[in-house]
Amino acid sequence: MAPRALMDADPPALYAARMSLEDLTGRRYWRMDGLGNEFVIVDLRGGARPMTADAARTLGDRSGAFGCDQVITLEEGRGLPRMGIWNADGSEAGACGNAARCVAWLLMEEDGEAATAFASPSGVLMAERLGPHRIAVDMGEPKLRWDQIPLAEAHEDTRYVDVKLGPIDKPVLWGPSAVSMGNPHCVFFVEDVATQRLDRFGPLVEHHPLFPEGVNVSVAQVRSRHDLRVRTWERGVGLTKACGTAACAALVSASRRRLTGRKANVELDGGALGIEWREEDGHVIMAGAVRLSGEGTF
Ligand SMILES: N[C@H](CCC[C@H](N)C(=O)O)C(=O)O
Repeated sequence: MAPRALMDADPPALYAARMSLEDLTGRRYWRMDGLGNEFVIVDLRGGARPMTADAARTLGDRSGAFGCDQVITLEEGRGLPRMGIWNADGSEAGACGNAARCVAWLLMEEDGEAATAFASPSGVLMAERLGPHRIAVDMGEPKLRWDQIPLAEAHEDTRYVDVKLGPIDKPVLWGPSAVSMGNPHCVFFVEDVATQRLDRFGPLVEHHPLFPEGVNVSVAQVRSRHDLRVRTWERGVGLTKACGTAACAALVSASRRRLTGRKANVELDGGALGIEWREEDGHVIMAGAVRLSGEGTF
């Protein structure tokens, strides 16, 4: 439809102007992962139509030609490149730690710099290169108030929120911590993550009424004051091999409960991240690997 005609069109025709997969023809993409958390990164810089939930769902579909945990878009922002985050179910997310490292790596590969900055739904992220495939990203400050996570009702102490799993009179898990890293997280502290049926209770908590925007659900095992083991059921995806913002949320939650210090190695199914909740500015710094497994043009 010619632009002029589009301008005169009524609203439905304007909606039709949004992204469809055909619009991706000729666009560059990269297949990357952060510790097995898999992404398709689509280059929409240079005047492409914005991504849509349908296009993201199709691209993310594991039965299709691509298949990934999140579709990540690289767009032109105001002065900085901008990263968009779409879960495999087509829902948009406010933060994605593993993908932030991958986007930072791509931008630094492009301009040959050892540091970069880019916009994301939760603000501007600064990143630096620690090695050929190792990146550190400043994920900003965690949000700790109940209305920032958000929770559906007031909780003065978000270190322990009112979620119980199992029989009413004998819950098996209860009182997770809640944190936002730009996306909502709840973290249950357990003796052994390997014995937890996260595949069973993850979706129950993800859609629990206490979390009006849904929530990413993690179990965390404190192995020492500077060593955590974390597994995550991701909102909009399900079990993933790694979740960067969950690693941040788990360290912040463990530190708030005095179970660890402010810096720890966080081991996920797909590998380990170094997480520090910096004393001087309250920012969370996440360091870890990135991997490029393919690239091409749609
Ligand atoms: N599923 C998350 C987004 C991706 C987070 C994860 N892949 C990461 O590395 O932080 C959400 O809906 O908030």
